[in-house]
Amino acid sequence: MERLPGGRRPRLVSSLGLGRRSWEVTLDEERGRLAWRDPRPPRRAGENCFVPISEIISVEETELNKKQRNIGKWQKMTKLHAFTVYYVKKARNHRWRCSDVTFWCVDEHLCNQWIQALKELLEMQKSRPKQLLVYINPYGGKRQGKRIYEQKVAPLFSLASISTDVVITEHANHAKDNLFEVNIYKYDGVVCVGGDGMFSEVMHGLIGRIQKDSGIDQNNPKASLVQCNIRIGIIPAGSTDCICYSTVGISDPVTSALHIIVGDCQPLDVSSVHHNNMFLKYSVSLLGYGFYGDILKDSEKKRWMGPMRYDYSGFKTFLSHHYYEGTIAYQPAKHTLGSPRDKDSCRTGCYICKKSEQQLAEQHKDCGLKHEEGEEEWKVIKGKFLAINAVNMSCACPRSPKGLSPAAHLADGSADLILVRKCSRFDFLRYLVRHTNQDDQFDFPFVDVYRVKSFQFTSKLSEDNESNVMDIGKKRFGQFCRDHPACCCNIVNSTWNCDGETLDSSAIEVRVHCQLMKLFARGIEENCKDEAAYSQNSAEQLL
Ligand SMILES: CCCCCCCCCCCCC/C=C/[C@@H](O)[C@H](CO)NC(=O)CCCCCCCCCCCCCCC
Ligand SMILES: Nc1ncnc2c1ncn2[C@@H]1O[C@H](COP(=O)(O)OP(=O)(O)OP(=O)(O)O)[C@@H](O)[C@H]1O
Ligand SMILES: [Ca+2]
Repeated sequence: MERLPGGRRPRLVSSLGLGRRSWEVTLDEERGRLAWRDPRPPRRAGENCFVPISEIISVEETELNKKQRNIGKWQKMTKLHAFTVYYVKKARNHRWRCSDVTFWCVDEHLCNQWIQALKELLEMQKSRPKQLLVYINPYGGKRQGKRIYEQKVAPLFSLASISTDVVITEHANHAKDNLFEVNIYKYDGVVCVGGDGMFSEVMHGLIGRIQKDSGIDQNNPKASLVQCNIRIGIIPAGSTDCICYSTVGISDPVTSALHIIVGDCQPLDVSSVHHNNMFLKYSVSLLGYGFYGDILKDSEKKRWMGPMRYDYSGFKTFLSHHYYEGTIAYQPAKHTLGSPRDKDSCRTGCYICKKSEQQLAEQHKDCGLKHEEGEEEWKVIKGKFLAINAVNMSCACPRSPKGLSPAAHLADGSADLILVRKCSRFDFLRYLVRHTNQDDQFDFPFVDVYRVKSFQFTSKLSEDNESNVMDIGKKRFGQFCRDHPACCCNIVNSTWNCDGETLDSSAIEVRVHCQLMKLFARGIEENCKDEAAYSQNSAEQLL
């Protein structure tokens, strides 16, 4: 299509067959959509349908089959030419499906003109990936990764003309190590088929590789890390799939594949975790000490149980009711407009994330002139905690649809630090139940929440060890409190759960890096059924 005078984008309007009827079909570049309507008056509701061009998957010339050829008088008179448009159809609960519509006409030239125009527009969608590197963990979740990819995802990638290099992992860290060896720069993205652990591997491989290639030392906790612009796509096939659920709104392989195909982009905050100037791990979802750390540690021995291991270990850990003593120091996230007690959540195109990014960029510019980040105020809290949870995102997942911090933002450069102090088993259960319902999880006297940009934790045990006060009683009585053998106070440390992986140190230093990486996702869309989806559904009812 050629440009119109005045720089206006052109429209292609034709009368094309759809089913047994003739429709007015418009390719409107100005409004970025393909629309079709029944031109016969009086108009019945739902007869205007459109698909945003950004949500068209592909277009193909089509041979009308026998069933489709039953389109009235035309079939007897002449040869028909047809093309099929494959597009994203939005269903309930953020689920996406691939739908299609076939238009026909008698004029071969007109049919080709339409195919050509649509293909040109798809070619102009520059954010769409053409070449992807795919890692499949065949043992994640219910061990369905390979089947899910082959049956549900690969056919969609091939429909969208995406070429792939597929690696089926043979051992843990295979994907991570591989990302340090391959030419990552020839790919438009990396896809991981598996759970949060698999995502974590790919993220470590990509971020680590970029820092290495840029000469950044990951062991320096104050280093300004280089942003990773190679997007990661997650095809959920794990046990929790929290990162996928929190960034797409559903854990569904087809939906995720379609977000990859249309080239969505969602920036994501990443926390770096250090111990004594030594890099340990990155985290994007939950960094949990106490309850979630203990569940993870126990559940690792029960991997053979599959996703059920978390319920088993969760129940056991709940009954053990251990709490841990320690000190937390944190720097409040003053740059962001939001608060963890907000009623509104992070949604597609989030204003708070955009504003926070700008604020941080300005602060960094001024940094040299004013004060270093490290000099900003630190707040210190000492106490006995059942759980310390730091989340970079809501951590919503099928078990907890609102997540551990429903108002946390995906890309605001902050994490929500949730401190659950020692309380009764009954109160802790009330808190856990609120992970699963609409009630306010922070509305308890024993729960505090802060929005932070960095924090440090030291357990009482390591503080004591550091000050060289060796309590022989602790050794003799093993893991139980010497003074109160039945009090659930645990003298050994808990373990940090870092996105589903255990950390070896309990004393850690954490810093949030605003939008360090990007996903093939768009955040969670507002729940209203939008116009496009409505029209598409009604179009299908008419056919
Ligand atoms: C009474 C019902 C309470 C139900 C509470 C359900 C809470 C579910 C919260 C899930 C939060 C997930 C946060 C994401 C963490 C991921 O980075 C990580 C890697 O995949 N997953 C886990 O660590 C895996 C963590 C899995 C945690 C499962 C916890 C299950 C707890 C069960 C407690 C039972 C108490 C029953 C008392 C009668
Ligand atoms: N071929 C393999 N054999 C054994 N382990 C693997 C293999 N490939 C990857 N892994 C490891 O398996 C771990 C768990 O995988 P994954 O995250 O896919 O599933 P999951 O643990 O069931 O799900 P979730 O992390 O959502 O709870 C990852 O940390 C990854 O390092
Ligand atoms: Ca965040």
